[in-house]
Amino acid sequence: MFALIPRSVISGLSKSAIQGQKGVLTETLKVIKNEDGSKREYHEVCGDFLTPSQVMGIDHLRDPRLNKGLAFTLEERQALGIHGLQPARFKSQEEQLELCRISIERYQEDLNKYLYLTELHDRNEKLFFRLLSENIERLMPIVYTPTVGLACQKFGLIYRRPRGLFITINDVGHCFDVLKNWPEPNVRAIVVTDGERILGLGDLGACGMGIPVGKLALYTALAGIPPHQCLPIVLDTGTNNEKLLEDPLYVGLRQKRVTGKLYDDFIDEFMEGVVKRYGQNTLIQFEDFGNHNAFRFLDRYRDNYCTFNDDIQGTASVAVSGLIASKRVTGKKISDNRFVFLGAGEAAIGIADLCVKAMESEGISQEEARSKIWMVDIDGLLAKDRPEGHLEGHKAYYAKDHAPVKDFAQVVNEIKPSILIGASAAAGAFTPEILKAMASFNERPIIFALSNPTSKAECTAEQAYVNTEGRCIFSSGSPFPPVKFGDKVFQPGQGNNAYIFPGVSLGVILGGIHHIREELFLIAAECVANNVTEEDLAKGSLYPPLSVIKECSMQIAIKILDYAYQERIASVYPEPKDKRAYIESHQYNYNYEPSLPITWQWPTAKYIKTKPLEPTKLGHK
Ligand SMILES: NC(=O)C1=CN([C@@H]2O[C@H](COP(=O)(O)OP(=O)(O)OC[C@H]3O[C@@H](n4cnc5c(N)ncnc54)[C@H](OP(=O)(O)O)[C@@H]3O)[C@@H](O)[C@H]2O)C=CC1
Ligand SMILES: CC(=O)C(=O)O
Ligand SMILES: [Mg+2]
Repeated sequence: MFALIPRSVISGLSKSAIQGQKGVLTETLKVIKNEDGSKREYHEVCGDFLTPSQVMGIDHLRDPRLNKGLAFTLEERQALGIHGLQPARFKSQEEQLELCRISIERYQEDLNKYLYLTELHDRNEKLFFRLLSENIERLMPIVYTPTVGLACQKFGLIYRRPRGLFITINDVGHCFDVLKNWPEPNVRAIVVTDGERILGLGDLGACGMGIPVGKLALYTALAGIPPHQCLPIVLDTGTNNEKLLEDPLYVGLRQKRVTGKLYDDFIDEFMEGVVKRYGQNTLIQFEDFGNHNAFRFLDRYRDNYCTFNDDIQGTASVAVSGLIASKRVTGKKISDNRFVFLGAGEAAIGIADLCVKAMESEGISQEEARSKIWMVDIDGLLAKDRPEGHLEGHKAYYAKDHAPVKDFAQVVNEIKPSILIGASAAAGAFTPEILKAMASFNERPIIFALSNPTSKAECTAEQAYVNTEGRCIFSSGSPFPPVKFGDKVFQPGQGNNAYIFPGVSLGVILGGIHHIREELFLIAAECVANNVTEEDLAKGSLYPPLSVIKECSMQIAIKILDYAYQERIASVYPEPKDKRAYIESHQYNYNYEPSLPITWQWPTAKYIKTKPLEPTKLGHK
């Protein structure tokens, strides 16, 4: 048997860690060149030896990818040199999961539950992902919105161990070098933020790292994308948050945000660096950038990179999915509705644009579709002649020939919409009066309070049901508990892009799709809507329960692959015959597997217990 072991692995091992192996390490270093010009060094090994990925001794326990806690068998403990480093007890993964559940429940505060899960993630990756994946309804609100928002706000306080890559504006000219420091060679997906608009909490600078980390945890838990293929990144260009700049616990660059050409060149350099390091098919998800940058970068990069903006496109998809499902309750087509939006930013404009596409597919013109959508931003109704000046970009599409109106309630009362959508982070803006007005215009008003986290929602689920006599169809960005109204218990759905981005990314990665077309988000919306049962609708939800979100991701990925091969935008050939099986074969397995190398000769029990292990002839120090 002959193998190459990366030098980085060998140099981390002590002699005692490799004792007992029959293999011989030679001093010979083989140098292999990567595509990007960097080099990898390998030790040549001959004889029966551990596979290259094996790490021995205490390092095996300390590596979260390899650690199985007390699930290592006696043979594994012996062979890996960890015998005696743990108590005698053996515990299956199931028993460990039970302990995790008990441990989490002992914490009263959600932030402490978040910290427990972070520590588990750092300690035992498979256990973390199995726990999260099998308890998604219970744990998604902890690793994701709303608790992740609090974790970002307290980031400086709770920061313990590094996760993800921080590239700062001081690294201009060296983005690629910083990317090279990331230890994983096979990254397929990056979630990147510059921290300027973290949920509805505003500019949190480098503390925004919690968001890429949380989103990528869902890549694995909800779509099975292997964790080593996922890379969370913060581009730290400063912060304009005065409180953070003065906070001694702040861990980012202590300076105002860089803007203009320097900032743009930095983002360009980052994008180029990613392609140079990981290839042109690396998916780059933009997350929680400020509004003024989000649209620009989407337009600039969408045809040149494999990229999408989750806040614009993912959110649009989940909202349209809810509207597709709502047809089964109201009996109306999407184009039969009149919309009022509170907010005209990334989420709201994204939703409006995709609604227009959906209405066009129902047979009306783009102009007519846009005429049905009324939007309100911080200055009031998007009206052509409002005193604040000419409306630009996508806002202009929805500007109406109408006198300026500042008051949101006045807009609602005049337009009498059937659908009210909030994506403004203006907490409580859907007042009881506005909700009552919605109930007076419509038998079944649709009310989406999409702002995150919970503290920023335009109204609570309870307020929505109480003020519409239980007739509204409600969804929110962050979860609300069930609401009892009269003799009915409502379980509102969560209109959150988490239904969309894991599945879209799975399909894009496995199809080798170069550019992410808008159609993919309509496909995803339909997939999610198709999973809504009559029972879900009867409970008041336009979304399938979170417990089926993994199946939604799978179906989205399959449909995206179907589309990609049909449209010839896939680059992975041959086309898989059985797409589900193809996807499954690439998904992460969070169950423990045997930790011994295939070539390992199982010693007899007697040998393990009595015979001391012979030192191996090692050719390195
Ligand atoms: N449920 C989900 O999946 C998602 C939810 N969101 C949530 O949506 C919210 C907005 O995000 P995003 O669109 O990216 O942010 P943006 O900053 O891009 O947009 C916010 C919009 O709200 C407007 N606005 C702010 N305050 C008010 C107010 N008091 N009255 C009227 N309009 C107001 C802003 O006006 P102006 O344009 O004049 O500044 C802007 O148009 C956040 O809370 C975010 O967490 C976002 C993505 C996904
Ligand atoms: C969910 C999400 O992406 C946001 O609130 O920004
Ligand atoms: Mg976001």
